[in-house]
Amino acid sequence: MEFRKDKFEDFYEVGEEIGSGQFAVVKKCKHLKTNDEFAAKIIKKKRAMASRLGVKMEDIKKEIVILQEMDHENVIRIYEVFENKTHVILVLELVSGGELFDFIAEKERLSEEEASAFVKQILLGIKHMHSKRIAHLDLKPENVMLLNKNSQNIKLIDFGLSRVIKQGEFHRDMIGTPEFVAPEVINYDPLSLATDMWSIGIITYILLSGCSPFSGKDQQQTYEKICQLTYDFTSKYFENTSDLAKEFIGMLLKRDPLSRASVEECLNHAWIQPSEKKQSENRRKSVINIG
Ligand SMILES: Nc1cc2c(nn1)-c1ccccc1CC2
Repeated sequence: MEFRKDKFEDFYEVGEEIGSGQFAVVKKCKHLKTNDEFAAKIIKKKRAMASRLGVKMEDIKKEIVILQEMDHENVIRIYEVFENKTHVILVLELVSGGELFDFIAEKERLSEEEASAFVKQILLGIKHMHSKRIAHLDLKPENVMLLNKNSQNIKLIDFGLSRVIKQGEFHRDMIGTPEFVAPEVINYDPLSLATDMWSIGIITYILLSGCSPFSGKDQQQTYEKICQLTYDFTSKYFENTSDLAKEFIGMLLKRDPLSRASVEECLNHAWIQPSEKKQSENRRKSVINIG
């Protein structure tokens, strides 16, 4: 796999920083010929084998191959890749609405309709990934970006930990962010597409309550809580939450990956699919607006 060796700045004007990862910084950039705007994810290459800084070329290539395989409106698009001595630069679709994480922080909590609409789009993006046997493995509100400030459209980003999970083959990897990892990650048990479904349960819990179900005073306590599955809906924030929403979360926060709901089962769940009543209500409203 070869990347463009031209100087990135000869083709793009680099703008403000809009995000960052562990060894990456993401900046707005503008294509000089077309004036189109993109996001440039600038990843530092690992210099020497022993170095702890930077990303191995094989891992950068894994993220690129996965991004190139994606073709869905809820998954960030990749356009081209530049490489120089020290960095690899991914030219990505620009999303400028900020992280879902910040959106929740500002709003404290979301209505069930808002939360359900976000979760549905995350499920559609994950359905596309899982249909290609790709697991994201680092799903968290920071990796869900809003297309723009006032839109509900979201895009999944950061496939640095994503893996192709071949049928019947399981991966064992200690990866992901403590608060969002499934029990199998902590116990070094096989990871699978179901590992993403656990994280969607965590994200849904946070969208509805602003609280993170298993976060502890330190990583050790968080891991203990995840493995003991000590979570509940007693927080005052769940007083008005529907049983349907709690049932949806409950079918994802299951220890056994095989008993967790699949992405299709989630998309067919009543909390995601508005009930016939609500749909006819929406149709009636839209008729009145036209009328
Ligand atoms: N680790 C990250 C972090 C980010 C992004 N990608 N990877 C990103 C991708 C496209 C548009 C905007 C961003 C900013 C955050």
